[in-house]
This record gives sequence, structure tokens and C-alpha cells, in this order.
Amino acid sequence: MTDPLLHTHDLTVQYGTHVALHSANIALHAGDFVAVIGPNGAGKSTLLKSLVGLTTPTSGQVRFAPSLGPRPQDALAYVPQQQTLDWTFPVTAWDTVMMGRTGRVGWLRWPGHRDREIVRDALDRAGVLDLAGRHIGALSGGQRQRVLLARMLARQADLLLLDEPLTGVDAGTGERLMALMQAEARAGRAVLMVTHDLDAAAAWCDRLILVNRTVIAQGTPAQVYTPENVQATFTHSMLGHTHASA
Ligand SMILES: Nc1ncnc2c1ncn2[C@@H]1O[C@H](COP(=O)(O)OP(=O)(O)OP(=O)(O)O)[C@@H](O)[C@H]1O
Repeated sequence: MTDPLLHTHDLTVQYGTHVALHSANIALHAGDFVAVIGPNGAGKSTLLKSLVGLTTPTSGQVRFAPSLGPRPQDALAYVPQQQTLDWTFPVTAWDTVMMGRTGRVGWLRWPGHRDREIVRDALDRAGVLDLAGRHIGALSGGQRQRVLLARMLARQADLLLLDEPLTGVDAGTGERLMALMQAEARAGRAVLMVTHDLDAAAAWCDRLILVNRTVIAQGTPAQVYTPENVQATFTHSMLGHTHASA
């Protein structure tokens, strides 16, 4: 197997004395479509934020492949949870997706013809081209989620990290989003997605990572979905209610 694009080494994150994630070791390879699954408060968003650099690990490391260059964060597209974004910001769906190009174009360069083509294609693939001129505040939850996916596609990043992209979308939209993410993985990108939808994850993803304040299990859906793993993930915290000793 090729070297991973990203891997963590004993990644641990504490908020004050609360250990949100303990000694997590995961790896993401080009072509991977991976789901992170666990109960509320399991540390899933914390894991993603650590990979993106929005949360600083207490100990352990996030390591990127040298092939991603000196600024690996530029090779990464992150889709946060929808409710963490300000949807009153006065921009259209088109502008929002064009912002996905900013990292590539640079803040001081005016977007060119190619950027506009990429934005148009991304909106089209996400099924929201007809909404391009609409203010984002006037979109429904499912439409917003599609716009966020389009923004991610427009970035043309090597690593795609998504936090609960299926929340609040109908079954048809969910299928479309999963198909899009799978296509991105098949095109050689690495896709890591946090989700509460176990069925969708098992149906579409190559690998699952079960998390409950640490990594409980990882592997193919068939390897991971054992009664023991599911019980360990969803019925109690592997770290109990203890806090860090430090
Ligand atoms: N900035 C923060 N400061 C303090 N505690 C935090 C912070 N962010 C998260 N936590 C705590 O860390 C734990 C893990 O949170 P996290 O958001 O990573 O969980 P999650 O698995 O994504 O949950 P959910 O499924 O509810 O989104 C929770 O107990 C949460 O309250």
C-alpha cells in the first residue's frame, strides 16, 4: 500500500481537564472514502478539527505526506457542520462556491475564466446550479448542504474532510452527496466524513472508524460492525467519566 496522505500518531486532545480524544491513530490514503462514527460528544469533530489545524493536540501528532508540499493545509478542504456557519452573510451561492477557489486563486488575484468554469461545474455536480444567484440565507438546509459540497468540490483539494454532511438532508440528497464523495475518492482524493448515518456509511464507504473518545475499531464495514464494537462505541465511554490526570 502507498504511504498515507495523512496519519495521526497517538493524537490526544484535552479541553481543560476533559479528554475529548485519547491516543488516536488513523491513516488516510489517496482513494479512501472513510466514515468516522460515534455517539454525541465522542470526539469526532475534535478529530477533524485537529486534522485541519483548528484544534491543537495536547500530545501526539498529525503528519502529512511530503508530496502535499510545505503547506499541506492548502491541500485540504474542510466542510464544517452547517450550524456553525453564518448564513446571514450577504453572499450568493455562486460567491460561496467561488470562496472555495480563494485558497487556490489567492486573495489578491481576480478569479479567471477557468475558476468560473470550475465553480459552475461544482454547482452543477452538486445539483444547485439553478440556485447560483440566490442569497445563501434564502436557501433550505438541504440546499445549503449542497452548496457547501460544491464549495468543497471547487477547491479541488487532495484531502476532503466533512463534518456531518448528511445532517438535515432528505434521502435523495443524501444519496447524491454520498455518490459525489465516492466519486471524489475514486478520482484519487482522500475523503473522511463524520456521520451519524450508519447505514449510509456501511453502504458507501470503504472503511469505517468507530470513535468513542478513542478509536474503538477501524476497517471495512464487515470487519468493524461486530456487536462488540458497536456496543463499545455506543453504550459506554471507553474512558469512562475520568478526566486527565495532568
Ligand atoms: N472548545 C471546546 N471546549 C471545551 N470542550 C469542548 C470543546 N469542543 C468540544 N468539547 C467537548 O469535547 C467533547 C467532544 O466534542 P466533539 O464536538 O468532538 O464531539 P462529537 O463526537 O463531534 O459530537 P456530536 O456528535 O455531538 O457532534 C464533548 O464532551 C464536548 O463537550
